[in-house]
Amino acid sequence: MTERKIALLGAQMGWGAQKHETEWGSAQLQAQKLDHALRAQGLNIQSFSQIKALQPYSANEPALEINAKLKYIIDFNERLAYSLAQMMATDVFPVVIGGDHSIAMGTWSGVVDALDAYEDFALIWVDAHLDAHTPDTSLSQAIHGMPVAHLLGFGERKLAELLDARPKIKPEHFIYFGIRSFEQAEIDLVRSLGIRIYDIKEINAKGFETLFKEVIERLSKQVSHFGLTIDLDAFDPSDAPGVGSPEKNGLFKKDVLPALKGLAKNTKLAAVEIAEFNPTLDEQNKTQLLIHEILIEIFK
Ligand SMILES: NC(=[NH2+])NCCC[C@H](N)C(=O)O
Ligand SMILES: [Mn+2]
Repeated sequence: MTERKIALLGAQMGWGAQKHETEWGSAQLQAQKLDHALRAQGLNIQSFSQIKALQPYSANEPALEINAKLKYIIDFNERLAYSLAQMMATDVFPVVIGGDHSIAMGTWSGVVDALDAYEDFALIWVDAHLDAHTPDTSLSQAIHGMPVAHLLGFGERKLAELLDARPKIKPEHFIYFGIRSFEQAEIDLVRSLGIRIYDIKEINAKGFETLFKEVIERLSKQVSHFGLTIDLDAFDPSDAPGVGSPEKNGLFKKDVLPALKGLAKNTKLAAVEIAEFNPTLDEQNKTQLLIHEILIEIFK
């Protein structure tokens, strides 16, 4: 068990997803006492707080225009980034639970800025999707399909320049796991930057745990801090049905959980994020249970 003091932060954002109910994911986890359950298993959970959107989602109201969503997402990510920076200054380990994956811009901007690790931070991105669109290339205009491009410094300036005008992560410090769905413009950007992708095919051939451990070992030599963000849709829908953009042939928790075991003992791990839980789509609480299991493995 790690000694780390953990702060859970619910990021109640759904405007970035096509199904906005991801906004309700972290509130559901708090209502079901995720913090108590983790504490009962020995984790040192200090707090469970929530950040809310300026305007909450309501199914009864008309759909928002992209510019209105953008406004709420920019505001949210600015506050999220500040919260992360503040948490890190008080020496707690942040675990951000979404919320759609647009929250990654605020989370990792806050972490990189707090550590002043601009050239020196690696991010492991576990996802079915590349999330590397900009507003100019996205067909769906869903902003949760865009956080990677913005963390690398592309796209809408207010999102790319959260807390600081510099790009937050260098392409050589960015690693994908689990990818199996993308559009041409995003793969073109990712390839042009030389970003390493461990897609589902390579993972199935070599094993998630082997590849993941190799990556952690390599990154630990290259940078002084790294982060882990898990989009739950990286998992096979049979393990994580409660997501808004499911993709077949995903990762299985029986392969991923062992690889995460004890990860928080690595002192270079700066924060963890778990995104895209949509409680209205969960079946038999499988996705909720998976979130619990992921955190237990990482911190035990
Ligand atoms: N975080 C996510 N679930 N992203 C899904 C993105 C799907 C698709 N590539 C899009 O941009 O619309
Ligand atoms: Mn994602």
